[in-house]
Amino acid sequence: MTEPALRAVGLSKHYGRRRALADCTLDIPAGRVVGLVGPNGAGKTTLLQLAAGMLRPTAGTIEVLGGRPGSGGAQLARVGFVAQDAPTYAGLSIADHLRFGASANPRWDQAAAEERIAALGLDPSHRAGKLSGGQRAQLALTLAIAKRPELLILDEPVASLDPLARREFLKVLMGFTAEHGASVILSSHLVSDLERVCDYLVVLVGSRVRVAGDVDDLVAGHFRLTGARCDPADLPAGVHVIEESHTERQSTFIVRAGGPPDTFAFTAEQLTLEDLVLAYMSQAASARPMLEPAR
Ligand SMILES: Nc1ncnc2c1ncn2[C@@H]1O[C@H](COP(=O)(O)OP(=O)(O)OP(=O)(O)O)[C@@H](O)[C@H]1O
Repeated sequence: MTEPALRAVGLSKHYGRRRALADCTLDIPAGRVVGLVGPNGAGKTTLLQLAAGMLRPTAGTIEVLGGRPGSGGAQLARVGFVAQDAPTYAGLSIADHLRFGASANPRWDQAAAEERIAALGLDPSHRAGKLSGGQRAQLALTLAIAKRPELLILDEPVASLDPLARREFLKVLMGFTAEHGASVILSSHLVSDLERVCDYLVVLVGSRVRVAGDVDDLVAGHFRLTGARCDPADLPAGVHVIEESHTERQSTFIVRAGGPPDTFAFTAEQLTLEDLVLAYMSQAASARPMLEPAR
């Protein structure tokens, strides 16, 4: 049986008295492109750094590809991580970075790395400290992909890329997963990008996982119900309200349900992924009780 890409049970992380992640339970299957989304300060970087073995949990457990994050060379070789600020060595050239990557990684793909640097129009003799922020991000992403990891963890990888570079990079990422059967977990605020490349989504708000699951299942299981003004208690059984809004005469509910709610009192529409994410974010803002993560 394939190990999950990431399994967390009751995972929490505190920085001193500040809670960054609370009681997070997740089971992310391998071979997927997973989008991690949530507002600023939600805990995304904390979760990704725990998965990369750069932080230790305060409570609970986390496993990545069946192993403890950061536990030895073999585990580290299986996981590629690009931090939010795309760290590189300012004094070293691009070619030096590639040489270093080759010496440190058993499955290093030098040809793919050189090809990508050329495709980006970067001069290998150029020092990393002289690159723009976006070029530095491209270098860090190239190094992570050339490592040929089984799981690639990317913290806001496209934030500093221009729209064309972003599209090109997401294409490279999809090619990488299709070709090597690798898993990818990436965080982003750009839900439209995630919608294009991700087949699994985790929404993290206020340190907690609000919802997680297959993108297709999530989209198929959420609806916007519109009808005459009423109370959530008037909705059919089996419907969980995520968000509600009311005018004098009309009520609109974003709900989670097993299928289109069986009622003549409302019109039901399916949501886009972006609507769904925004609904969970506003649910958290209004402190509605949390749903169990979808399986
Ligand atoms: N080193 C640290 N020391 C203290 N608090 C921290 C530290 N790193 C993060 N935090 C706090 O933990 C919480 C979660 O931060 P985190 O960086 O994981 O969020 P995020 O979802 O990645 O945010 P963003 O989208 O802004 O990057 C925030 O309240 C943040 O202030």
